[in-house]
Amino acid sequence: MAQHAFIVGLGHVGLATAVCLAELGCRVTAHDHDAARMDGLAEGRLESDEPALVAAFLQGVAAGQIALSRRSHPDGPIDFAFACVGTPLKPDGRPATTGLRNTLIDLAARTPGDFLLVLKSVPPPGGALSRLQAALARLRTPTRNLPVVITPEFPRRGQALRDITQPSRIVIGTDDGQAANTLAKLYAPLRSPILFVSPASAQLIKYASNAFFAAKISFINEIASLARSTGADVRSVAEGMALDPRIGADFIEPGIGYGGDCLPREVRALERLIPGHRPGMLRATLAINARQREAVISTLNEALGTLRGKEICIFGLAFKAGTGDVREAPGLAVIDALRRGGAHVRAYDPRAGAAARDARPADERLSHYDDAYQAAAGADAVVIATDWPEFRSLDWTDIAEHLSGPRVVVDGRNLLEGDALRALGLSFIPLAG
Ligand SMILES: NC(=O)C1=CN([C@@H]2O[C@H](COP(=O)(O)OP(=O)(O)OC[C@H]3O[C@@H](n4cnc5c(N)ncnc54)[C@H](O)[C@@H]3O)[C@@H](O)[C@H]2O)C=CC1
Ligand SMILES: O=C(O)[C@H]1O[C@H](OP(=O)(O)OP(=O)(O)OC[C@H]2O[C@@H](n3ccc(=O)[nH]c3=O)[C@H](O)[C@@H]2O)[C@H](O)[C@@H](O)[C@@H]1O
Repeated sequence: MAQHAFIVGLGHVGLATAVCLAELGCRVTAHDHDAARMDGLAEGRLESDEPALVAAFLQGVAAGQIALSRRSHPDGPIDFAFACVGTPLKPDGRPATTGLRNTLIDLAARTPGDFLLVLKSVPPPGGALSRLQAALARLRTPTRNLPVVITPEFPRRGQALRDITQPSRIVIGTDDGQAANTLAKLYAPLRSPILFVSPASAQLIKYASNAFFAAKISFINEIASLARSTGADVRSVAEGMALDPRIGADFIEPGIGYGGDCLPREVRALERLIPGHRPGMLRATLAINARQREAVISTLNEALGTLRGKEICIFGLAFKAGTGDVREAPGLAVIDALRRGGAHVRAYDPRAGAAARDARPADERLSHYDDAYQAAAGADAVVIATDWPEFRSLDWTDIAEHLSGPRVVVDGRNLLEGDALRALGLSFIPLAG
């Protein structure tokens, strides 16, 4: 008989986990506490950055492999409970894990029999896992072990389906050998390398991987400022470095710095992990990332003489191309700094406009636009803050004609052809050029 998996939390990770488990032959029951999200899934009309992921999930529902549950716990015994709920940041910058713990305790209390608790939501290394284990201890009996396994995932936003169904590695973090073997057997058909580690190591693998990506980006941004001072072209430098397979071409694209829900929060979570510890590398990573945003502001200040009273157009509010997600997006940080400096901002993004309007509502210092040309018309400067390829194919002749003053373009993403823009009379400044 098929094994039964219950999934809590149907964001990108939960949806992709459901599809993956269905492909592995499990009977899946999936729950999210957001009623609107459940309605969207039930009616087959959930908006997402990754339509193929939603389509694959709905196909699983149609095929009877995935069932939606409005209840936060299964009706009967299960083999696995997968926790894929969010762990949003608290005001102190640490991920909140109380919701995750309460959800799992409630589920374990209401579900009969023994089953494996699999954590895709990875609490930061430290006390959170011990608190969960202590709470679970009260529900354990000689016949009810309730083992906990941490299996971090490494999907990129917009590519969760591929990254979860064809993972680069499967990390199984538990001290319970039997639980580890059960999960390894479940995942074996994926044919990915499986690593058996302690729970603490599994947690640190997740946080350290993201921190490493962030450090790589800050490193190339540091090199970009050296390149500027020495007359080198950082893009050529990055290309020359990337050809060494030990360095590789990923995460060495210089620019305005990293954003998103994951890299910033996980660097910060590690930086604050051990009181009294001085994590120099992580602090430098954070400082350089903040400096990249500041560089946009100082570049504009220098080019325009002042920000006060200037009209600045921001192209790009998503934290990266291909998503409508504006969490920790560089464009929003630039908007905040420009408004503090007395400028008026005209913001445009091909997909993240609605999320940006929620995150930064329009006021006397900020206007949102649904059209790139309207956003740019009359502005003193344009800033490219997201690497949307469509910014390249805009009619820059038209934009140049409608800009005013010194007609500055600051390219925070190395996206545009500098020579072509200069030929249009624009003052083109690549942030990392
Ligand atoms: N987005 C990514 O690429 C990755 C995320 N993760 C981790 O996996 C977890 C989930 O990530 P995403 O899917 O991106 O998050 P998300 O924020 O997109 O989705 C989380 C979902 O869980 C639901 N939820 C929250 N609390 C719940 C509860 N108590 N009961 C039922 N549903 C609940 C929310 O309504 C939401 O739909 C997070 O802890 C995240 O840090 C790990 C690796 C990659
Ligand atoms: O933990 C997570 O949720 C995920 O976080 C990141 O995925 P994601 O947040 O989707 O974004 P990335 O593609 O890693 O990009 C992060 C940021 O770095 C920026 N970036 C990326 C690469 C680069 O060379 N330069 C650069 O500035 C991007 O524009 C973006 O703002 C990791 O890449 C995933 O492996 C991980 O699972």
